[in-house]
Amino acid sequence: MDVDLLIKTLGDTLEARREAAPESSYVASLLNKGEDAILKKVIEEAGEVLMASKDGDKLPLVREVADLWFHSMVLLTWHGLRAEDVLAELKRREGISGIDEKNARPQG
Ligand SMILES: N=c1c2ncn([C@@H]3O[C@H](COP(=O)(O)OP(=O)(O)OP(=O)(O)O)[C@@H](O)[C@H]3O)c2ncn1[C@@H]1O[C@H](COP(=O)(O)O)[C@@H](O)[C@H]1O
Repeated sequence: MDVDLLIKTLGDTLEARREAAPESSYVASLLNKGEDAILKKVIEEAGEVLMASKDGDKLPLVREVADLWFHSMVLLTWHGLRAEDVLAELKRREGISGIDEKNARPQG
């Protein structure tokens, strides 16, 4: 599965969990708990990334970054956004040297 399809498939799964019963899955339960619970997981995973980085072991670092990306995707889903929105923003920044927030962003 290529990266685009993986992102789309996971995004579709996360979106479907918005309608699922909280007891039926981890993501449904987290979305049901709400924004603060999701933000708590994002911060927790960011802390675990920090510790894995300082430990210097590459595999644990990759796993913690995966947890952070995953929980960030859950946060986006809670807001009705998708990972594709973030990818579009990164794509937009490509080629922008010395990003100037005021002038680089599309208005409106
Ligand atoms: N990619 C993931 C994924 N990454 C991490 N996690 C879960 O995130 C949770 C929190 O991770 P932690 O390291 O904090 O573990 P923990 O301390 O045991 O968890 P908590 O007690 O804090 O909840 C764990 O239960 C992991 O299983 C994930 N759960 C689900 N997915 C994907 O999301 C999809 C939907 O998942 P479900 O809603 O569970 O069906 C699945 O198809 C998976 O591909």
